[in-house]
Amino acid sequence: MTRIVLLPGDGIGPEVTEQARLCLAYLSERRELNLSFETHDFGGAAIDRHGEPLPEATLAACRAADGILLGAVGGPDWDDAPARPEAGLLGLRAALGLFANLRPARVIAGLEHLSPIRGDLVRGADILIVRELTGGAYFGTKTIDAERASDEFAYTREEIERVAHVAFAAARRRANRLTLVDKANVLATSRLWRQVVGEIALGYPEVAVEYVYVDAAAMALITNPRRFDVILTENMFGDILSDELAVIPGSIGLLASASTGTERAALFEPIHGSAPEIAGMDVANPAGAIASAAMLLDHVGQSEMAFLLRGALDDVLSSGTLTADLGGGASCSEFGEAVRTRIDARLCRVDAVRSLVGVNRGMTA
Ligand SMILES: NC(=O)C1=CN([C@@H]2O[C@H](COP(=O)(O)OP(=O)(O)OC[C@H]3O[C@@H](n4cnc5c(N)ncnc54)[C@H](O)[C@@H]3O)[C@@H](O)[C@H]2O)C=CC1
Ligand SMILES: CC(C)CC(=O)C(=O)O
Ligand SMILES: [Mg+2]
Repeated sequence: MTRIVLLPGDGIGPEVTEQARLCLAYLSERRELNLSFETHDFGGAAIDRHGEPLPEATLAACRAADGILLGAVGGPDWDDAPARPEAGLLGLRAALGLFANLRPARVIAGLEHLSPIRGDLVRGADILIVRELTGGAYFGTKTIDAERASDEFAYTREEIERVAHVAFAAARRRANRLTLVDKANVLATSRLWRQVVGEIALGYPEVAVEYVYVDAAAMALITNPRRFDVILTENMFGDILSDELAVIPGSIGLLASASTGTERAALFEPIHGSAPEIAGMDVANPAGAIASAAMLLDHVGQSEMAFLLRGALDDVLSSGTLTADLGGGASCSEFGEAVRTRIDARLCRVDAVRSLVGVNRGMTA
């Protein structure tokens, strides 16, 4: 039994997570994957029910899970809560030691027009941001009074080393190019990042490394996206750049992520937030959540099913079934249903090929 914990959270989180769950459940049923699902309160929904965004029972379930599928947290309902929903998300990432956050984006051939950027610029773009997820300004000591506020922005060598190895290993599986994005002309932390990454690069001689300041990288990402393969960067820069990354394929609703780290549990979530202004309307794009479910399948050793799910997702997008963020008229649930129809078609094709191969084997035996 593969134990999957669902944390739908707030806003559009429950809607997109449900479509991803239905895809996983459909695959599980058709191919006897033996996936089990349990849902837990998290974020604003957990504040409402338990008075805190990350209840102990939720954390315990996550620790015991093979994979966690999260929607999104936050929204105006909790702006004045003593502990914001977002604190639960950071708390979960820290508690599970999820220091590496992988955010891929790829432009599907023939779908360049979905990007607001010129088609000739985005054609063939395929980028992975590896974002450090448990350090930097989001986790540093904070102070605030009426006159002054501060957020400590610190990194240790060990924090940089472990995520750098993840990024170099990913580059090795991809196009062997890694860009460290930093602000080493003004930040001490960035200078340490450059030093440590330069040392680690010696162990990956096949990977070409370049260093780009974050301001220049923000421009190059949308003016020359093919320049990049793997982007390695610290927490806040990675957060900001990955929303920008979503513009390349066309919408933040498309992007998935996987967070892994020191413990067994790994977390999968679309990169977007809770989009409260469209919550409950069945119009959100569930593609990022479904693609996150595919990353979860990879994590639990179901790579063939992950490949099939990604293929089904690409089929639906290529067929012109699009949600409103991409200029289409499909609802969130219609899009999810279309993905399941394509899963079915792909499974039938696999079965047909297998039985043909079986027949041919029988004939030659
Ligand atoms: N991982 C998480 O749980 C995250 C939570 N948040 C929280 O979410 C709330 C809203 O934050 P925003 O800054 O507005 O970011 P957001 O990502 O929720 O929304 C930004 C824009 O993208 C659109 N959008 C986002 N996801 C979409 C989808 N799947 N389909 C179609 N359109 C989509 C929204 O409608 C909005 O126009 C805040 O409380 C924020 O703290 C923000 C980012 C990540
Ligand atoms: C609470 C935020 C750090 C969440 C976010 O924007 C993200 O992880 O992308
Ligand atoms: Mg973000």
